[in-house]
Amino acid sequence: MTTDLLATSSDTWRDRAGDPPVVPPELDPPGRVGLRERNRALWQRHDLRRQRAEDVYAASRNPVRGWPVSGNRAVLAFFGDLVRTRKRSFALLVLLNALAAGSALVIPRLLGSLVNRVDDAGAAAAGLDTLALAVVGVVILQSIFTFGAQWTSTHFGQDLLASAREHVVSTILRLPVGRVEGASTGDLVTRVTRDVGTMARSVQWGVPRLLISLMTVLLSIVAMMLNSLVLAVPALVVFALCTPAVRTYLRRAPKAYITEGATYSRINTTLTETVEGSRTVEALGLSQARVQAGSDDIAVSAQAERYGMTLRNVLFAALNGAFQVPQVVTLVAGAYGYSQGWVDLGQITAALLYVVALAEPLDAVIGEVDRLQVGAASTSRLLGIAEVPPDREPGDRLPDGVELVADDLRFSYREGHDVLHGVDLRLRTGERLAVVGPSGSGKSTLGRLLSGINRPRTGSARVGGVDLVDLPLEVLRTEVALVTQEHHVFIGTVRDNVVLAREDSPDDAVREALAAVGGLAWVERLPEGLDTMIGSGRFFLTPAQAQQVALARLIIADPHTLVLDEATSLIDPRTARTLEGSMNNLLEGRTVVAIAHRLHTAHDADRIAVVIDGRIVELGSHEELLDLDGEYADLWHAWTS
Ligand SMILES: Nc1ncnc2c1ncn2[C@@H]1O[C@H](COP(=O)(O)OP(=O)(O)OP(=O)(O)O)[C@@H](O)[C@H]1O
Repeated sequence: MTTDLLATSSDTWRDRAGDPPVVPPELDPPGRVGLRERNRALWQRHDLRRQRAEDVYAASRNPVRGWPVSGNRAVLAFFGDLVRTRKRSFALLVLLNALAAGSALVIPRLLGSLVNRVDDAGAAAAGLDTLALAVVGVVILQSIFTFGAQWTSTHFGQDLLASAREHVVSTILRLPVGRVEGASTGDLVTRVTRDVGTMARSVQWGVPRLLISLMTVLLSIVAMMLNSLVLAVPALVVFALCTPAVRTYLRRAPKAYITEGATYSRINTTLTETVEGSRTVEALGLSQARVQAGSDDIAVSAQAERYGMTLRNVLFAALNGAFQVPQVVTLVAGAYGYSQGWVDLGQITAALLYVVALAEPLDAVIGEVDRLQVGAASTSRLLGIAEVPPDREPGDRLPDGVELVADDLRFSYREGHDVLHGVDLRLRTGERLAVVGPSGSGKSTLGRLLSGINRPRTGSARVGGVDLVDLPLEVLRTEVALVTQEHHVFIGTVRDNVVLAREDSPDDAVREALAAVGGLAWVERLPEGLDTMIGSGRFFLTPAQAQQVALARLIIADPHTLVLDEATSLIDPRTARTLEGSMNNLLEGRTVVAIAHRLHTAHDADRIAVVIDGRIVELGSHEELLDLDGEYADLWHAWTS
């Protein structure tokens, strides 16, 4: 039997998809031909969606195309660790649940004795009161234990959940920037939103409820056997007959739920792309195509969900039967056993009550196992993030000096396609170096390598003799920092946004940094000055203001080397010149690499590196390069003419 994603347990989906429904000729009047064609088209579409769901699953398991998904072992080890570190509360949880379940199981036995007393006409009146009182007493005890068990379970679940969330956040924060940028945004967003939520629900509710239900089932079985082995066997045999259905479900469910998660990632990726590229979509009239792409993703996702639902339905149908049959079997076995004198009426009553009472926890076990399967699939996707290989292993060595030296840098975004071809560069401490060159020549890539964002394929970029990518991130950022055209404003006050790298900075330092980039005047005009809330949905900053906040943030971070990747491009030329002018004072004493389109930046720089096709072809001052009459001179004449 295949475990094909969209085949049901009997493979009917695949068969049906391959062979459109056959209508016998005598029932096929001319009017039905259209219907048959429509059915055929429907099955073909279904087949296509099934194939695409398979592709989504395959892509989600391919570490080159998608982010990793952990295996079952990693998920079990993760939950095992969470539980192991909470041994005491886990033990209390088990004890209270055992007491609650155990006391519940005494009740059928007491009721059985009550029936025997009533049956035994002579002694009827004598023991009835005591037995009835005992039942009431046990019910009260059971309520107390149940309350305690629920309370402990909730706290245990919440504690587990908090740790799980912390784990996810810290894992994501340690991801290399290069890897995050290379990932599909939709996938990452889906993992940290939907998957965290699903994992959270299964950890908080699924784990404790499964424990409670499992314990109740196990103790019920023990109680049934203690009550009467003869009456317990038929029910146990029926339950045992259900194991193939459960095993089939358990074998197939992980794939189904991982595929569901991957299809949600697809939906989010398409949606994010559409929103991020909305201008292009509008300009090229792509709305209809984007809507269609979204609909296709949803159709594939619905197909994956249908498969999961079919698995659940088949399982629940099998188990529902299994819950009803034991009651009849126990009654028949009881009647026969009673006629043979093997069991008394009390035992039959107790056995029937146990079987009836067993249905609920068994149902809960199956329900929670399903919930945990969904949670486990989400957890494997979340733990998969931790399997993203780090692009650096920080060492212990700290830089001895501030000189930045690049040696034979080669780098490729795609294997076999280098965009830098052996760049050598020795920065002079405190100099302003402008990097110029045609679009796509590799200027930004060089900037990323010089600021330690990416690891070169070969060669090295070292500061004070230590490879940038061998430095811990917090050390790296105080050595060299990259400021790009993207300036994210985080939700928070202006102050919060400026002091990100050094949270204990005093307000005077914040104002000084803002003043240095020409941003203090508008900040002071804000309703609450430094305390004004900015960021998504709050006070709106113009791109130029956002850029000033970002630059002020860098001044507070205080690295000795700055790589400015067209940092002033979003500001109009006059403001840009002002900003650069005010920055000049502050940048004094720092080494600055300015990657620029506008050649006036180059004109002001101490040296200029001209990058063409991933190589530095000219390096020198403005005057030297003009005298050279090469690439730079051409660019300069074109710019000034
Ligand atoms: N994330 C990426 N994935 C794949 N290729 C990339 C990526 N970023 C840049 N490239 C390619 O690498 C080459 C160098 O790009 P880079 O951005 O470094 O050039 P640039 O000189 O800064 O260009 P521009 O001035 O237009 O920003 C280009 O061919 C570009 O298409």
